[in-house]
Amino acid sequence: MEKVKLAVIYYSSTGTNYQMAKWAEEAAIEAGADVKVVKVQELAPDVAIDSNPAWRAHVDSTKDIPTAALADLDWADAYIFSMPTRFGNVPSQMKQFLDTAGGIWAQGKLTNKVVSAMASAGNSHGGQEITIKSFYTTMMHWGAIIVPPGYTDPSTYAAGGNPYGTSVTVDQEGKMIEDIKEAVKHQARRTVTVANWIKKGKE
Ligand SMILES: Cc1cc2nc3c(=O)[nH]c(=O)nc-3n(C[C@H](O)[C@H](O)[C@H](O)COP(=O)(O)O)c2cc1C
Repeated sequence: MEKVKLAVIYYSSTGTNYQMAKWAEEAAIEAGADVKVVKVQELAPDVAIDSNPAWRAHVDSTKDIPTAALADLDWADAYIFSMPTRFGNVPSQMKQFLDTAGGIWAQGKLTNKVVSAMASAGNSHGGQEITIKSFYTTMMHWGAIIVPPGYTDPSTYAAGGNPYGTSVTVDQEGKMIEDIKEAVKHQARRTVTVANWIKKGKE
């Protein structure tokens, strides 16, 4: 059977979700997937980016990461999305990308994709869970097969116990507070495993 194709699609201003995307990539490759990591288009004006040196530094250091395109959604069997919360919700950059997908959605090209999502926030109860759940609403409209981590592995507990998707709290210095690396990797492996089952079942 052909390898599962996984697109890891993220938005990050200051690097947290980029790191989560890279851990997911590492685990998915180990699990045998063909993986692409892509970032959604930055929409904020330079004046906003320049107001935060960490944001500017991250934008500059990731300029060579390809920008997510609709072709990536079509190409992949499975997606892992990673995003920071914005006022308790999906960031506009990610939402804008989703909202460009109406055409391929109407053609049925987004049906039965295997999807899992991750998030970060600045406060321990700042909106991680609701951001992931809001994100999953769009995935239900796409007819996706949502694969949450649940409590399928002990790493979820060390990561703060979010069963909807791995999430993390970031302190004032931008450092991750919970130990989430293993939870991200478990979530990625689980996504690839379920995508393999679906792919085999379709053959
Ligand atoms: C406009 C804006 C809104 C934010 N809203 C929230 C929020 O509602 N709750 C929260 O805990 N953190 C909030 N944050 C903090 C971000 O979620 C945090 O900086 C982010 O998760 C770090 O991820 P990144 O390094 O990938 O950008 C907000 C940050 C910005 C810039």
